[in-house]
Amino acid sequence: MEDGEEREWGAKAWTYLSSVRSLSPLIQCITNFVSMDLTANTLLSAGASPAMLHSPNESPDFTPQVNALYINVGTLSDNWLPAMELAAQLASKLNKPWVLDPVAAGASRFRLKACLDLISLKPTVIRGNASEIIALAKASFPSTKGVDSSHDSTDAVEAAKSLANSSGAVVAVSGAVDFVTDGNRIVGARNGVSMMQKITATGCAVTALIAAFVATDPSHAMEATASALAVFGVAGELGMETARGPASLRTHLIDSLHGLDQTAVISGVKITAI
Ligand SMILES: Nc1ncnc2c1ncn2[C@@H]1O[C@H](COP(=O)(O)OP(=O)(O)OP(=O)(O)O)[C@@H](O)[C@H]1O
Ligand SMILES: Cc1ncsc1CCO
Ligand SMILES: [Mg+2]
Repeated sequence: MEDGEEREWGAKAWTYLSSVRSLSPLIQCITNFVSMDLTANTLLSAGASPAMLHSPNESPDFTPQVNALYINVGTLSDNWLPAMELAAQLASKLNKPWVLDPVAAGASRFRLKACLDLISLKPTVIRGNASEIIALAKASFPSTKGVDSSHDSTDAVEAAKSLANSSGAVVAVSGAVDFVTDGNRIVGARNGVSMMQKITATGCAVTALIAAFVATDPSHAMEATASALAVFGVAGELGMETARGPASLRTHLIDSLHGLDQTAVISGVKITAI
């Protein structure tokens, strides 16, 4: 039974990746300085079209043209926050999917409030690590060590459900198992390798990939989100076969994502309902 369910999800994930490759959705990324390169390369290798445009002077012209918006607060500063809010407001008004990565949400009062204010602008998906999702669900400071998680993803499943219910967003928690919930259903993706935590911004990059998958099918954000997480994990597993450490895994992961074929996706994706 589980095998049949996994293969069904594998076929779904392949359909999403194929759509990203054929439609090449345009993704506006307002993201942190650390992640810009990996994020743009991840989107390109998956077949999407990244654009790192963040000025509030440009968003009124540019956001209406994009297929999805990605906002990441990783290196948040005072003047970037209004730019993020403006782009999120535009996306919401134009009914375009937008995805939030609440990096280090519980590390400062400024950051926590910024994330909660952005969440009030109705993201389609929120993807964080376990500590970030717990911080947001409790709206509590201080609750994280920094950008890395000090919790396992299983610790954050209830927090994810509660955040999904209060925000209306699909919520994803990454970790050894990536959990995705709409507040009602929960699925788990068991792909990836632990070495991915040793490459900075893999979380940021997979959130951008979620935006690309959701862009191809905005009305099924939960399915698109789980598929993006699993596909990125499969690329990590294949990349690890030839990597010698985090630096070469970063390269091999991008190569694997670019080269994924139908067999690798259908047989590699490990998504099941929880
Ligand atoms: N123990 C693990 N085993 C397998 N895959 C993992 C493990 N931990 C994380 N991953 C994968 O690594 C990627 C990044 O997840 P992680 O939870 O480290 O994000 P993050 O903390 O937000 O990262 P960053 O802030 O550096 O971008 C995801 O694709 C996730 O599935
Ligand atoms: C290390 C780091 N610091 C702020 S953002 C970022 C990238 C991983 O989230
Ligand atoms: Mg992160």
